[in-house]
Amino acid sequence: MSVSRETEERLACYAALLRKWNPAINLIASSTVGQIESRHIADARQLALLAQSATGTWADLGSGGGLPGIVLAVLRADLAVKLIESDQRKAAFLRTVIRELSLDNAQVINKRIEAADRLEAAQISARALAPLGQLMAHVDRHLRSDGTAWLMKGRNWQAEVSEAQRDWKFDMKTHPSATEPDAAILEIARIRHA
Ligand SMILES: C[S@@+](CC[C@H](N)C(=O)[O-])C[C@H]1O[C@@H](n2cnc3c(N)ncnc32)[C@H](O)[C@@H]1O
Repeated sequence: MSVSRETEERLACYAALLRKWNPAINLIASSTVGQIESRHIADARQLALLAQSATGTWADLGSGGGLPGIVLAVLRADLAVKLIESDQRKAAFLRTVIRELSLDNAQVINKRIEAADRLEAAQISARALAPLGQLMAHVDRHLRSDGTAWLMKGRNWQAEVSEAQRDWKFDMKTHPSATEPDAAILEIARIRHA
């Protein structure tokens, strides 16, 4: 995805804020601070590329330091991005990023996913939040019936899918991760109880 110089500058500003705040509130594993651009931001950029047809509201569940939600909001000014994050200090960080980057299309919801008002989002993302079986209940609460969930999973994703299929039915396409061998992005729709 080719982006403007202004967009690259905003992503660089976001990376700088992650570096500045990480020692105090542990937004990303300290061992990966040297890989903010090559791993964390790149991970979110590949999602934006896959989800090019996204429109309307995008909810990022358990957004933490804003991955992938903040990057999506920077790359896609046309989307309304809702960042659900229960931790107050991380929510304060996200508000700071939104202010510093003038991200008019992003909003923080400082609540637990299971307590937040239903969002009826057209798209949902989640990265490093919970096993797929648990994620399904979160997604089911906030996704529109015709919406798509983009779930970023590690190398154990196949076992998670098998476990989730005991309780849930869903349509799924898988996309190999460009940043981590054996990891995958699961594109999931038509979620219903098994
Ligand atoms: C491991 S972090 C991942 C953060 C980010 N998505 C990333 O990839 O870097 C999980 C985040 O989800 C938040 N979280 C966990 N359970 C939650 C819940 N039920 N409701 C809202 N936030 C939750 C935690 O506070 C934490 O910031």
